[in-house]
Amino acid sequence: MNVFCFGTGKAGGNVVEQLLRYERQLKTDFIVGAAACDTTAADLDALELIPEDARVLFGTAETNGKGFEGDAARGAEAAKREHRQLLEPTDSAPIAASDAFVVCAGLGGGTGGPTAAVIAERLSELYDQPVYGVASFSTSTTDSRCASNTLRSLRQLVSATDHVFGFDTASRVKDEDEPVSEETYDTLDAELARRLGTLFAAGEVTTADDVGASVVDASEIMNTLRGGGLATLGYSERPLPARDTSVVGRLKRLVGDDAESVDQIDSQSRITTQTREAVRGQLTLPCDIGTASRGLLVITGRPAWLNRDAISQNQGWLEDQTGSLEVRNGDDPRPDADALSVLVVLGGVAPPERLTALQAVADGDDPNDA
Ligand SMILES: Nc1nc2c(ncn2[C@@H]2O[C@H](COP(=O)(O)OP(=O)(O)OP(=O)(O)O)[C@@H](O)[C@H]2O)c(=O)[nH]1
Repeated sequence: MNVFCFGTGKAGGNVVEQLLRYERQLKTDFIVGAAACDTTAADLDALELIPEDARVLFGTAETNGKGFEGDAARGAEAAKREHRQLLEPTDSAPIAASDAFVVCAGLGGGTGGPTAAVIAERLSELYDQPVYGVASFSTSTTDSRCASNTLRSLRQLVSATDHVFGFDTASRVKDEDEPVSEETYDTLDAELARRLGTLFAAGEVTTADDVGASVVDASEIMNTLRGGGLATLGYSERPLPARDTSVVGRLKRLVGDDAESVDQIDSQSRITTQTREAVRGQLTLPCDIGTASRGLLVITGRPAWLNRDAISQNQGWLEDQTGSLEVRNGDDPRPDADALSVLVVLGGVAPPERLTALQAVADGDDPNDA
């Protein structure tokens, strides 16, 4: 699925940078364009991969390029007032080649959340492609302004988009009240980018040999995300046995005999183990998966390991776990892959406990009272 990405605020810009990094690492091409919009000049300057002419500094009259420091009401005003400027990076971009827009933001601050909602609204008015949000919740769970910014921005983003991928960063840091280092943010954002990138890269078939028995295409992803709401992503990646590097093995590949012989029981059990690991391990948004209205299972790896029977069986298992009969599946064959990965997308999940807890903090309750 080809996407045009916006990153708003510092966190949003960082997520888009990590997505671009993942795209490079995978040697694939699913990002048709990337832009960043921020009110803090230094955060835009720190970006490395988003092109300079696609970085928009706005709100300068109020902030002098220093950001809104958590004041989301002023951030929203500036984004609404300067909405034309925010969309300028799309002017010269090949928007027709994009299947969807992706707008990424961290929600606790004054710029990212409100700006993402304004951009998403404008994109929906102007274009037919779906608009997906990526919402990274604040790592702080005790600051009431952060909590109310997160809740308000999330509500706005859900109503302005076709679906929002939630990322509960606080569930991944040891101490939610300790300041988070840039290194930790990079690790968290790279983890999110790997999951989103696996989803978007699926179906971006590059050679005829890559065509799987059931490749995931953009419409499968769109159908899974149809209806709006909040989505969570589960993921498991494990190395595959190395390919035959003997002279005979390499010779065979040189003459086009690329078939890898794989033990079917091994491939089956890997897919089953990793699907359970993806769902039972850390979801980007820990939640009750029984509330999901739709799901998608994507298996990526060398073609010989993509066992169709195992993929169908695990699709059935996911249907049982979610109670949804709308679980799709597909594979993404990558002849050079050295790992097998399983991505699970669960869409339309009920608001997770984290949001209830943030509501209590926003309302002024002491989270330690319970
Ligand atoms: N995932 C991620 N989260 C971040 C990062 N930096 C900050 N955050 C979190 O995201 C929330 C928003 O912070 P920023 O993105 O810096 O804020 P902003 O949207 O630029 O808004 P202002 O600085 O208030 O103008 C904060 O509550 C932090 O917890 C980052 O690099 N990655």
